[in-house]
Amino acid sequence: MGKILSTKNLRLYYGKSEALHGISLKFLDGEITALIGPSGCGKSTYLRCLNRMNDLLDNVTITGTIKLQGKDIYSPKMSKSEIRKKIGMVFQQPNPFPFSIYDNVAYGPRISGVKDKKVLDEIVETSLKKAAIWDEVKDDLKKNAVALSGGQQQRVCIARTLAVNPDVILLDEPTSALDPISSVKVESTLMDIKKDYNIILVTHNMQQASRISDKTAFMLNGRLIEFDKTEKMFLNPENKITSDYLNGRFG
Ligand SMILES: Nc1ncnc2c1ncn2[C@@H]1O[C@H](COP(=O)(O)OP(=O)(O)OP(=O)(O)O)[C@@H](O)[C@H]1O
Repeated sequence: MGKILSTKNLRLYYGKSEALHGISLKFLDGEITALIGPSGCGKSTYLRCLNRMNDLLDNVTITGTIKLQGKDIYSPKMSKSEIRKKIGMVFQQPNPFPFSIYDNVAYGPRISGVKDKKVLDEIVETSLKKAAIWDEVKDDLKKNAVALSGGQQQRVCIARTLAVNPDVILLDEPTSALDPISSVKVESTLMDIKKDYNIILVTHNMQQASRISDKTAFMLNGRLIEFDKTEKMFLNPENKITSDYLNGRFG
């Protein structure tokens, strides 16, 4: 079975205020799904439910189900560390740890108990290669990751995520803090790796969604308005609200 992630009737409340009004979606292995919609529609809130990041906040209530390969990720049987390993996350601001490139990428595997230097070397190299940053850093793996450019930092963060061999990668506006050339590199990295992962990407950049995603989900005011193949959605959306949004008529 593929690494399918799905939500069913997912509702989220901040205190008494309902921010997500029952979202059902299915994300498939080998695909990039873009989440789009105007500011405040709930994209980040929804994304953060998918690896239980919202658990860190007080006063949040979640109902409905989220399943990874048929298993409820909110079940007490699932440990949070297991979920974070299987469902990795990359943020808007590149957030490498303030230590070497090597140690950034080796961080997750070390925490999971990998000690053998050869094995770690191999994981670091493979992950940096997959993230399309190896050639730029291979001669200087001891360099502090925070000294890299923003685009390089973001690809190191992607490598750090890949190093623990996740099933799903969540990305919250991963290129919005980057210059256009770095953004293109991150986009092509995502397209290169997508066959092996289930990738879910929040983006404000419509060109980016249409360039790299297979499916697109359009959200508005905490609701899912439309979900379809990206090409269909951009060329011929079912819903007039989707078409208005994609044509810049609001938001
Ligand atoms: N920690 C929080 N506590 C209370 N309300 C919150 C919290 N985080 C988000 N919200 C509210 O939930 C709604 C959805 O916000 P969210 O950040 O998920 O939207 P978004 O679509 O990701 O927006 P943006 O594109 O601007 O990042 C907004 O009304 C926001 O004010």
